[in-house]
Amino acid sequence: MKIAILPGDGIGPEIMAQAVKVLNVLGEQFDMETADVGGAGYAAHGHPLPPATLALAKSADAVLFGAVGDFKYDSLERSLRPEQAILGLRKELGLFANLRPAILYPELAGASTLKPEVVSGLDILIIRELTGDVYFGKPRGVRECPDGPFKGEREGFDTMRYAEPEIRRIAHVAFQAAQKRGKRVTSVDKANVLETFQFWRDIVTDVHKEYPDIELDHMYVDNAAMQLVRAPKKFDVMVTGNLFGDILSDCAAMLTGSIGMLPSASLDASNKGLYEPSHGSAPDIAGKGIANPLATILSAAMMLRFSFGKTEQADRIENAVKKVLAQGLRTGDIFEAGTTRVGTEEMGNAVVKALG
Ligand SMILES: NC(=O)C1=CN([C@@H]2O[C@H](COP(=O)(O)OP(=O)(O)OC[C@H]3O[C@@H](n4cnc5c(N)ncnc54)[C@H](O)[C@@H]3O)[C@@H](O)[C@H]2O)C=CC1
Ligand SMILES: CC(C)CC(=O)C(=O)O
Ligand SMILES: [Mg+2]
Repeated sequence: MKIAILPGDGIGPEIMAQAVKVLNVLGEQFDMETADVGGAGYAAHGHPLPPATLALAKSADAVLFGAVGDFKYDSLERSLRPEQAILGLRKELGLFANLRPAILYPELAGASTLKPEVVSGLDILIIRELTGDVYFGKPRGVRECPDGPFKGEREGFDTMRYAEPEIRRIAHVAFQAAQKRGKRVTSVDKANVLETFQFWRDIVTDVHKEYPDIELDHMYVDNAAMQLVRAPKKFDVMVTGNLFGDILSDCAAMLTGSIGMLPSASLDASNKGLYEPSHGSAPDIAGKGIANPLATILSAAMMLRFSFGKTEQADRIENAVKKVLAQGLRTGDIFEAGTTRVGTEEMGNAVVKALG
């Protein structure tokens, strides 16, 4: 079980240290190797995704990723910016299916931005297509505006596109995930405006014919954002494109109390995966020792479940997280009156202790 450990930037190394600590006490034989990525990769090797880091990620059975992003590199040309590392890894490893479970732990009902009765028992799965859409479409850039009222002025442009096989495979992932859960899929699109997403809707509808046991509905993304904060428990599995999924999953994170609670798995066709918290490098709190490490620790649990089939160990970690929350331990992002505020390291140590 070779794991590439890529801590990255900002709070990345702080939260990763806690997840590694948890993995180290499980009693399993993990072969963990650490490498620079993102701003750390650029600083040490002149590239956000150094060749040695990419080679390690490819040779490993799974990748555990922290976060990348550092504002001091914002003026670099796009290909050298830290964020290119995670986009590059997703593309190079073929990680097209991003699973982001938004689960509310009962102890955090008060930390959710919604009323307890609206979120209690929340358990939804957002499936975000991860290697297509406007994040990867070409052409893109800045050019002279070819027509319209701003003809001749500069314009920025990107290309939104999805190939049929890309939609088919993510639709299959969603329907198969729903078969193991509540048997409902909501496909989120903007078919009323965008050609790409009318096509998306047509293809998802076609794939659905193979899954008569699953209920499918379609929803425009603006309404989906509203329904997520109005009545989130109406959703079971939500499947959508890269851009909409990025935004909706951050939104769903707050239903669970904090973005620091949302883990993720990014999988290829054979369930080889990269596991990372859904949040970024949080430069505003980096170095302060206050970041919530639970999304990363829960991502490690997803890794054990999906990449290594270690269901019992994954359950052990998830139960340990439940236990520390029941003990009242909270990092600042989920703190409320009557609970005990702890730092990143204390939270990691508490999870280790709670493993039993
Ligand atoms: N997969 C990745 O590596 C991602 C990288 N980014 C990058 O991260 C950098 C910062 O981006 P932002 O838009 O600020 O998003 P962010 O997710 O890093 O932070 C948003 C807010 O949430 C808080 N937060 C995030 N994670 C937290 C945690 N574990 N515990 C407590 N609070 C937490 C931050 O303090 C901040 O106030 C940028 O360079 C961005 O491009 C953003 C998202 C994902
Ligand atoms: C660099 C970004 C595309 C990362 C992000 O926001 C995400 O994966 O949620
Ligand atoms: Mg995001």
